[in-house]
Amino acid sequence: MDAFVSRKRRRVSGPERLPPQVSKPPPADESHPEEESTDFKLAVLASLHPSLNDEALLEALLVSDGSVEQASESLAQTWNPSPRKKPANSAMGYQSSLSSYRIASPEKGSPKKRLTKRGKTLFLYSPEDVEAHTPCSIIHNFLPAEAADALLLELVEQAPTYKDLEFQLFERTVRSPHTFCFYVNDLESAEKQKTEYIYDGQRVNDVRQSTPKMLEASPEVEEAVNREIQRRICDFYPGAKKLRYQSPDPWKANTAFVNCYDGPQEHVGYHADQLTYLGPRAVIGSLSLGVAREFRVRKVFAEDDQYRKDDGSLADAQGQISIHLPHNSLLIMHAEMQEEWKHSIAQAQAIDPHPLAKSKRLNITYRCYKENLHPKWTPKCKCGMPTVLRCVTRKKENRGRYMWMCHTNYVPGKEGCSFFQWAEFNDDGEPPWATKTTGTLDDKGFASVPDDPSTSAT
Ligand SMILES: O=C(O)CCC(=O)C(=O)O
Ligand SMILES: [Fe+2]
Repeated sequence: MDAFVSRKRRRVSGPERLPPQVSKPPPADESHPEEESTDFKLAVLASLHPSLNDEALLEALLVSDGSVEQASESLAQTWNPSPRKKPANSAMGYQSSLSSYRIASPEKGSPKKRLTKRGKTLFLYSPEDVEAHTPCSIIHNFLPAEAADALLLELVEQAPTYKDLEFQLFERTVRSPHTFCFYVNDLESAEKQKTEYIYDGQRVNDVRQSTPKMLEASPEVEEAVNREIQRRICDFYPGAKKLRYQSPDPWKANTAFVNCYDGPQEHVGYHADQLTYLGPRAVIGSLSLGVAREFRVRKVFAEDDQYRKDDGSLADAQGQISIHLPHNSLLIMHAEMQEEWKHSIAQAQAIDPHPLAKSKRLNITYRCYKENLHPKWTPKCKCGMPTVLRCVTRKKENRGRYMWMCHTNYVPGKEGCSFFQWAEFNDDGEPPWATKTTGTLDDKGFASVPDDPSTSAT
């Protein structure tokens, strides 16, 4: 999970702490080529008004002309002290089966008709609709039923030890809206994660070895992800053998974030996953277990796209798509997902309790970390810290370019520097210091690396 908030520095009194997989868009600083603050504002509002759904928050932000304070005040007047829930029939949702509208990919030449509308949610259920309208595939009933249940039970047992997040906001400490934990395949990798890797400028102490059932499911996830990558290329990029930045090696799961959402209010705001260790155009396999929840996605438009509103501000309120994630479904987020879309788990008005998980949804996001993006190789900022990898999404002239940036700004009590460097990758998604082509993966799923760390970019 990534940028669950972005921030505008002048509004925040202290840096917030975010989950390790969270990446924030760069601060609003002239030395940085991009700024994005709507998600941050929404995250602020979500923390101040946890009982309200994303649509209500967005609407309030829009009518308040982007002012968080004004939006918060008007929400308080409208919804507090006894927050009302939207009646079920007022949900801004529509449709379900869209197969008859199947959209050809841009490569096939026909313009893609946008089916989402500002302020509306388009609900998708079938795998055909999901893959036709989003950069995702979904496989229902993914694991054998007993294996899925056993995996769920293992995680339900661990979930009470997961941590939520606390971050500073307007001189208040705010709780994150769900809990999570970070897993890797073996104890040696866990130790490396704790001592060598940096997330938002800090080390992570709680890195665990994946549970036996997580490891058991891993080869099946890998097989499905690799199969779906190939199928998607065939169906949506006719004539292509491999996508830009795609590794020639098979996708391999060597890390996993497990998220727990206990009850309908727990959620995660709109974000894109941090690419620092995954690299460009990362593919992620996300297994849902327990209570069914809605996975919301929306496309990120460049600032000067046609979607700018009459008042000149960005049309962040473009419609969103909701993908239903039942127990034992595998959602694959494909190449363009993190760069061009944002995703979230929406608050629910109600949930159907699951017989084994009760009110909980457990979600495993299997990921493939690249050894060439280990922090020992990546550029260091002026603070001497390994930098964070981000993609420009808003500024049209640089949209799609990657950059290395300082993230010490986000460590409580520390001021960061203005380090910025464009990030380059070869066609296989490897950085320039990967001097030799990565032919094979080692037994931890990492690609081979150059021998000499002095070749790393500075
Ligand atoms: O819970 C989910 O399905 C999504 C979690 C997520 O976005 C993440 O871990 O980055
Ligand atoms: Fe995510």
